[in-house]
Amino acid sequence: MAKVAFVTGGAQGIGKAIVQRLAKDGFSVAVADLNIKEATKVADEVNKANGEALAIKINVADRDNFFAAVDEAVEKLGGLDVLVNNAGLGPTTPIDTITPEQFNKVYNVNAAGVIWGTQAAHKYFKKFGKGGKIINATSQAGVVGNPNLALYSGTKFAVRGITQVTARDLAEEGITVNAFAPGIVKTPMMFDIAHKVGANAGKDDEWGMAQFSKDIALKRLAQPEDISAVVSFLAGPDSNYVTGQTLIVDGGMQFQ
Ligand SMILES: NC(=O)C1=CN([C@@H]2O[C@H](COP(=O)(O)OP(=O)(O)OC[C@H]3O[C@@H](n4cnc5c(N)ncnc54)[C@H](O)[C@@H]3O)[C@@H](O)[C@H]2O)C=CC1
Ligand SMILES: CC(=O)C(C)=O
Repeated sequence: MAKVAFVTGGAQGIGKAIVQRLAKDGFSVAVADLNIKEATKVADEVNKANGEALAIKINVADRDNFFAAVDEAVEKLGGLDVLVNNAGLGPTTPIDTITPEQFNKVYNVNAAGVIWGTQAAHKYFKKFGKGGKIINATSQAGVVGNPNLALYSGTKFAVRGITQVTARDLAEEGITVNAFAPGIVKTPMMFDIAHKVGANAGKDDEWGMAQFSKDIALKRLAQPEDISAVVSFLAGPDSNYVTGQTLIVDGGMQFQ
């Protein structure tokens, strides 16, 4: 029986690469995303390549919906072994522009969503009694505060704290909790940030991407597949004794 992974934000970017890599690793994968149309395309590609994937619509900020989505995955894929809390929002928010609505929206997705996913997965890890793995998306921006990203960086620092605490809370049940912290990865989220950096200078997105890389002192940019290789390690048997850790996956960060 194949192991089952539940990946949020699996419809594009890093999440899509994680789905494809875990399917290649032999997992049956739930491709959970707000964007069910694109999630279905990703799942169809996996199934056409003789893998097993199921697209599930989810809003990770909605606790009840998260539990229902995991219930559906367990029922249709036959279990749960790995949860990847990858979904996230990455708005550019100069400090004086942040509104209460924006604060609530970003924290409810990026931070609360990790808590709801952990609870929903723990329900089944407890029931099946085989342990489990929880893998959370933090960021280089959750290790170093990046310019104009107060909301986003705050949530990603929070994800690292949630990772460390839940790793302690769940260790005795054989559940590991770790985080991956990418640097700059060329995805729609990052292009949105780069676009704003470029537009502010009257330049294009590629210029904005290069400038943002300089602004946060990263030497190289990564592709989504570079990140999914790290998630594959964290989801696999070789990382059973790794927990509470943040694996930084960047292009050579220089800590200020
Ligand atoms: N792209 C980058 O350079 C970096 C990304 N990250 C993190 O990696 C993760 C993935 O990032 P990207 O692939 O770049 O993002 P992306 O914006 O390209 O894709 C995010 C996916 O999550 C989904 N999503 C958004 N809100 C959702 C919600 N409430 N419920 C369910 N699905 C939702 C979107 O529909 C989309 O498919 C995020 O947590 C991000 O913070 C961390 C460091 C760098
Ligand atoms: C958007 C993001 O995660 C960075 C590295 O700033």
